[in-house]
Amino acid sequence: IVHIAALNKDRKIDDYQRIYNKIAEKIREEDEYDGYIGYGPILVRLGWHSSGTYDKTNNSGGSYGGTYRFKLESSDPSNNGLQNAAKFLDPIYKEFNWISHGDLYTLGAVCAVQEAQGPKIPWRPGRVDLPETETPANGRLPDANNGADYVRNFYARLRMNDREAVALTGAHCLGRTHYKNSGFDGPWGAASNSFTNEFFVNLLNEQWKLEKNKSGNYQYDSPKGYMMLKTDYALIQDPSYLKIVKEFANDEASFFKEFASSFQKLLENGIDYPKGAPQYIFKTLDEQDI
Ligand code: HEM
Ligand SMILES: CCN(CC)c1nc(N)c2ccccc2n1
Repeated sequence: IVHIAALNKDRKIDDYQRIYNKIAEKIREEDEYDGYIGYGPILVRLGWHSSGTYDKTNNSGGSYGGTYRFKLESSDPSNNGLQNAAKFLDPIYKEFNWISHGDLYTLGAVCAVQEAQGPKIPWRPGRVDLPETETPANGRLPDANNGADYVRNFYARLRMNDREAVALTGAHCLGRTHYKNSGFDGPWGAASNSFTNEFFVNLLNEQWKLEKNKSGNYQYDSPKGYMMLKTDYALIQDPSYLKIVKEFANDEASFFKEFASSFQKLLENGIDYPKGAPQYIFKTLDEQDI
């Protein structure tokens, strides 16, 4: 399968910056969502899940076709709760319906990371909506009840190495788990909507206790009310992952640098960009004094 980015001569950076600003202003405005966490984290998750169906063995899935918009994919149990992110983006798609769904979902995730004070994520337009027949089957997204070998194997399908895998998991600095969505719960107390390296600091500094929660899922809980999935905790059980966790816990800039390149790679997996395809780095609202 080959997906070539469509170059649209009529659209320039300010067209996309306008959409970025619309999303960013809506995140700022609707701040009460999910106990005042806001829509940032779930927009990041939508961009990640619409990209995480990619399979390098046949270059299928991924963000290009915007197939999350079809029932088969949006009703994947792994996507429970993401309807809220899709509903958030609906009015923006109606106003700017020249953009493809794949570009919108990934632009929303880039906007959410940057507006949470995270690193700048370079972004390239050109994804093209594919028909419903191209929707990948359920089951391509990861299952949290697993250890390091599973995590390494899963990320290999997305062409990600250990460093990229650890960096990407650092996005769990944002938001929380929701029992009704995934059968996991927490962290409790101050859930975060700022993009930092605290996920790695917590992994190393908290006391973790493996607990079976009421749904029969296992998760690691800490006395301070933090939690880790088994796939999170795997990052300190495996010696290669642990080394990288320590680097990112001690050097936030290094985490930011790796996250930016890994997240762009994740959002662009499966797409061939022609020579001269434009790449944009959007300004945050703060940088525009908005
Ligand atoms: C082995 C890989 C991964 C597993 C098993 C996993 C699993 C999960 C689970 C179970 C939740 C809770 C969903 C809910 O209950 O609402 C979650 C939330 C989240 N995930 Fe992951 N995840 C993985 C990788 C990633 C990656 C690569 C990113 C982004 C780069 C990411 C970003 C997020 C965000 C931002 C949330 C919070 C969403 C919210 O607050 O609504 N995750 N993840
Ligand atoms: C770093 C602690 N937090 C956010 C305050 C956290 N920790 C997690 N382990 C986590 C796992 C999946 C989704 C969100 C998550 N958030």
